[in-house]
Amino acid sequence: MTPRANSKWNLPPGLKHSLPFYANKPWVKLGEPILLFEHLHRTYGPIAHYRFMGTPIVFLNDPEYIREILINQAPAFVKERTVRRMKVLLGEGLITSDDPIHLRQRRIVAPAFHRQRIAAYADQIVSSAAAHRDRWQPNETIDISASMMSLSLEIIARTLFNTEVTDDVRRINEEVNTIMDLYNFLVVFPRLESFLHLPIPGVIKFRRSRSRLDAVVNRLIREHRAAGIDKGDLLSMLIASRDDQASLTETQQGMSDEQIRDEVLTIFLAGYETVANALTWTWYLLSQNPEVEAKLHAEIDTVLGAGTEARLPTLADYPNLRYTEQVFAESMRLYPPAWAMGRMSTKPITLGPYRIPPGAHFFFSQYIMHRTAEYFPDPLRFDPDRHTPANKADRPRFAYFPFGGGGRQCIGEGFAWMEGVLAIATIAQHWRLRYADTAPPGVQAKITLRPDGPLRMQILPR
Ligand code: HEM
Repeated sequence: MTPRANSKWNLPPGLKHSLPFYANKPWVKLGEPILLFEHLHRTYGPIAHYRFMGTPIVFLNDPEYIREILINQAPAFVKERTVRRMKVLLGEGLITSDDPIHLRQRRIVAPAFHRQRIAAYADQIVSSAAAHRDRWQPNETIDISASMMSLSLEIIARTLFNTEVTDDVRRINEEVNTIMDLYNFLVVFPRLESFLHLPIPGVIKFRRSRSRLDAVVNRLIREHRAAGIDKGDLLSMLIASRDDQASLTETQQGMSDEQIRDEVLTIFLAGYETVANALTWTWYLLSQNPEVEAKLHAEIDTVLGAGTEARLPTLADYPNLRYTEQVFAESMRLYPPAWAMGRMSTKPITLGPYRIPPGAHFFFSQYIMHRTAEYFPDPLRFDPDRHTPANKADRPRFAYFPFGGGGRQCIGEGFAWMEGVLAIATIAQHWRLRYADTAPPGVQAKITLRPDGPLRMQILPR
């Protein structure tokens, strides 16, 4: 459906013409959507709109409007088009599916992410982080972004499949990366599914990559099923999980292999690069803020002991690493790995005085909200004390939302906090990292917010 403006609708202020009309403006650049969102926010305030190919697109930077979309009026929305098109890779997994499929899947998958279950992964996180840090040499310069990717790949391999980074995991990683690189090309097809059999070079590459990926993941699922035991990993949990709210007439309510495949790939994609980027930006920000770094070291030394007395963190230390958690939170404020989210309306939507038609797209950006001075005074200052319980209570819920919110809130949030805090503590216990270049790193807003090239840091002993 292509909604048209008429008297029934009252769209927020915004661009008079369709977006391509502004193609030569400095705030319209292919691959740099943050520039456009910043322009809309600066020019029109907390709610603005523009049109692209006839579709109204609303950009919001107001915590109450975001609450309307993610919670109060959530049933009137589905995921926006570019996420829906990821179904070609992720099928009906948690990120891409809509209700009622999503609701059922969420119920089935949730136990795998319960607090007690993920607590079991603490030791694996620490031992992976310790192995990484122990490979570093004093004074060497490394690309911290590559190193954090390797660390979180190892952690997801161990927690999802109970395996080291084997050739299988490397293959999954390579094929997912190939497909994500093709993604910008693939999303331009309006009905992508009907093009997938055509002999177009990018599409052929996609098809080959996807079938190699499926072969590895399906084999891992078969092997896990055949073993018939709970290996303690997420995949075992997904295989064993049942929908306890299903009626007895429905089939035995576990997931089919296809559904498990979709969830495995979804968790792999959602849970690895996000954490790696959050950690990468944390090291950069610490290197720029020595007084925060000193406070972090003081907490780590108090909790884990210093010098020859120092020991590795365990799950029991996690609740005592409060400042470390605030550092991680503040890093995700300035560099939120999920930098924007979107929804599409399936019904007419009322937001304040505005009335917006079905089929409109709605975007909001953690990157922009988290840098809004109204909620974060002196927004570019790196200040972990913004995340003390008292300071958090002073802000609206959706002024800070690195993990989204409502029924689609990140299911891996608890996992991500634990991974971030324990990895920071393990590494900062030994090393101080110094930024090795002078120009600040550029930012690339892809699916996650990454540095736009290698981020070189020098490793100094503490
Ligand atoms: C710092 C790390 C992470 C960040 C910033 C992050 C962010 C997010 C956000 C913003 C969403 C909501 C998207 C939306 O509503 O459109 C989401 C959903 C999701 N995340 Fe995360 N995530 C992180 C780590 C993880 C981890 C470690 C896992 C799993 C191991 C994970 C699995 C998922 C899944 C499965 C969903 C879809 C949930 C649903 O719709 O029911 N994420 N994440």
